Amino acid sequence: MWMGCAHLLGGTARRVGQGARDLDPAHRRDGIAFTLLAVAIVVAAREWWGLSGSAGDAIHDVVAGTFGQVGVAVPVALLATAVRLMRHPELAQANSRIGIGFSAIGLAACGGIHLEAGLPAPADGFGPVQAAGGVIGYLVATPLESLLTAWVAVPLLVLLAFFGVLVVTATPVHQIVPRLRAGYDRLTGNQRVLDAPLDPGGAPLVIHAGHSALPEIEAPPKKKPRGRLGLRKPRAETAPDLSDTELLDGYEGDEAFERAAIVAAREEAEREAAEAEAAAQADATPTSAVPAAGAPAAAARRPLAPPPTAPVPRGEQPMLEGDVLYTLPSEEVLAKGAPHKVRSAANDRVVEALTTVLDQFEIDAQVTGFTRGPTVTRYEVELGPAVKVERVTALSKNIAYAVASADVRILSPIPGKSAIGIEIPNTDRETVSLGDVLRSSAARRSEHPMVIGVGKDVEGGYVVANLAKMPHLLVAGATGAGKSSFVNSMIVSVLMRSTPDEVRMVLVDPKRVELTIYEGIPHLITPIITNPKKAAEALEWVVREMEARYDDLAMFGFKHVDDFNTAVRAGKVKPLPGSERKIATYPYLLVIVDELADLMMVAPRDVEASIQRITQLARAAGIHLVLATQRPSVDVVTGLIKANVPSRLAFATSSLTDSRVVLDQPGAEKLIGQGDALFLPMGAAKPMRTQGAWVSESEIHAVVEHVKKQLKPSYREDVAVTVAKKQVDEDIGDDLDLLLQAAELVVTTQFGSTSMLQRKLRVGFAKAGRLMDLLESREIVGPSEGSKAREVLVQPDDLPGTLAMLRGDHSEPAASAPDADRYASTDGAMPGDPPVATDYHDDADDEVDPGRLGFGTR
Ligand SMILES: Nc1ncnc2c1ncn2[C@@H]1O[C@H](COP(=O)(O)OP(=O)(O)OP(=O)(O)O)[C@@H](O)[C@H]1O
Repeated sequence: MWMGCAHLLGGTARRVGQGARDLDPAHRRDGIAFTLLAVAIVVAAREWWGLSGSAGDAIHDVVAGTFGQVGVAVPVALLATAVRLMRHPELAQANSRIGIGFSAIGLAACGGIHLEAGLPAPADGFGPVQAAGGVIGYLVATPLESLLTAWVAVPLLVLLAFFGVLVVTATPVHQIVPRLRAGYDRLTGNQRVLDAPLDPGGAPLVIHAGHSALPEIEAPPKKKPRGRLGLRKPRAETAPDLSDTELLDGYEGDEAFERAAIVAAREEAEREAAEAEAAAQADATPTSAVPAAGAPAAAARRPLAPPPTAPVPRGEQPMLEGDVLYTLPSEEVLAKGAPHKVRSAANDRVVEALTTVLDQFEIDAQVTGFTRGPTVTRYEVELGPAVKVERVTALSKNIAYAVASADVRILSPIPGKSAIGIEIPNTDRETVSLGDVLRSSAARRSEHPMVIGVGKDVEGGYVVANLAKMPHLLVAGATGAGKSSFVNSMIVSVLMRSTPDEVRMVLVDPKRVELTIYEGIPHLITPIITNPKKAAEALEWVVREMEARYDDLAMFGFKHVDDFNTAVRAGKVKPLPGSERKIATYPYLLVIVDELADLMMVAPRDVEASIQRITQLARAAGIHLVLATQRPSVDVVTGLIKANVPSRLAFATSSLTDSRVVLDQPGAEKLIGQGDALFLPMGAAKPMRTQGAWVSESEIHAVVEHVKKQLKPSYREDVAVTVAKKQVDEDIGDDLDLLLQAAELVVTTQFGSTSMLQRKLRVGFAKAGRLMDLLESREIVGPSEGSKAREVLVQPDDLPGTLAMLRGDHSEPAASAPDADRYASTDGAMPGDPPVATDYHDDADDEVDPGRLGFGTR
């Protein structure tokens, strides 16, 4: 009977335990908080009010026996911990920091009281110990006193308590005075210390916020005119900071070392900033810029551009005026993932299965090791002498059978190794948390605001990418493969690392569901665009913005916005004589199209033309495109788009053909979905298998809330404005698309032949003749010269203007081609510029242009 009862009890307990494990983590945390609350009530009842039920003595023995007189404070500590857990469950690291701080204070208090009470020992009876510092007090104070005497023990305990206070308040020693001063200022209302939270992970940034019709991003001037709202810039040292203790908190080993390096680098930067400020004050040049307080060794803090002096004549430099302290979201907002496993029982089983297959087929090869990624593990097989690689690769179906998985991918060889790689999905796959990727050393190594967390590779290493270096990215994959999750990770990465004065975004979301969560973030330059027609227009706006930036850069003699921004921050860019213009830095512009197919359906030619124009030139202007699509077919991802978007990220595709469209090679059709991807950044020879980072909806909410509550977006009104109505001439009618292709063909090849049009455009003789007549009537080609090709009257440089004219686009034609050429061909900073695509290439070129220089092609 006893055994039966025990089984029943054990079974029930296990089921409850299992149920608790399945509980939502939020409920589990609340459960802990309520338990603490209950214990607080029980302890307070006995220790404060002497209400002793039958358990009263036992409770007193435990509490007072452990903490002595300090036991009176135990209910308060329990209550505070419970409240904190309920209010800030996500700040696990800060919570443990506070716990450590209070422990130090508690140890010091118990020790001090015990010392003061004459060090009663438990051997002399438990009563005096309970009335002093309890067992803890005894354990702390007695050895200290006997080894060092009370004269030394007391200062040591005071020091320990003081350290505890600093840890609890996340105050590094060098911040004590500034923090006290800030507190005093706040109490006396001396200064507007802005409502940015003293978030442990958040780092401060000073931004001038305000509402100018032509917004522009600004840096804190060191000799600044008063802000428009008459608010003062908070003094550098009063700004709450990502404290160094926070930075080092909870990290060990390499990570702690790296973080310590960040702290050291930050101190260095702060010193430099102070010196620069002193020097600048000496020469009192109002326009030269000084980085904001403690400018940024740490990724979180950013220098801003120089002071406003006059209204802005151009619209493309968003400015946030007035004094606002902008903090980046705390790193702790993004949860920690489960620790990475390097080996599991599932891996061992696969090794066994692979060895058995090799043995059964009598192949002299060994499984020599494996590297486990979050989704797949790559098993390495080394061949014996004179064994053909094909013998193993031919076994892919048997291997798939043996490991019971259809998604086996074989790499021969693994790049850089004399071994065959067999990638097999893990039956116990892990989720990669975006927080972990962004906290990794790979992400911290760069402060670039466009660095995003991509995920983890097959070896478990973190993968990050700089969108500015892509410079444009195509993301494709079948529905449910993880594309939208990637887009979320990308946007959240940008929000975590950059301020609205560093990166602005245009979000195009024709599906209307994926990106609505970001509506209203200050990084947006226009409300989220959901109408495909409007989206096509927005792309045209991006083209105009790019051209305006180009003109501006050219006017000031810079080839890249980065150079321009650096010069602006250094105060080296002065308005031209007579100009009232305020010079400010240009933010990067990130244009994300969540479903390219929807845009290509409404205005294929226009969208393609805009994308082509943007992708060819936008890199130097700091404009970067991310195009995502569920349908990577050739009518959506056209040759022209592909040729100009050099970086690719393929999630699982439904067919090999789709994989070829995205990556120019097979592989994506073998991916297993849910964020499993092949990443082919520009210049890489082979795609890298990556498990995409995951960010949960509640994390996105937290980040979005954090950025939204600090600043309102200041939208550029001209983005939404419909561009001048186009009027296609009547005689062109429905043939506009063909005519544009014909014009492009004839002008790029400089060969005015009707039969070529017939051939290349696959149209009949009559249609080709009509197109040629239309070209003649627009003075693109000369009159017919019998059997000879017609003379072409437009030079390739003038093609964009000519196409715009045919389209009836009466807005300014594209930046003059010579300008464009100058940037495309002479900018040393753009060595990897993608080839300018021409789908049409005629043999006639060979005669005109015999010299060729071929770079790597795919
Ligand atoms: N990186 C990831 N880690 C873990 N799970 C993921 C990841 N990416 C996607 N998933 C899982 O796959 C599901 C579908 O992902 P997602 O919505 O991103 O697909 P999608 O390709 O955007 O699909 P659609 O095109 O229909 O929007 C998610 O709900 C999630 O459960």
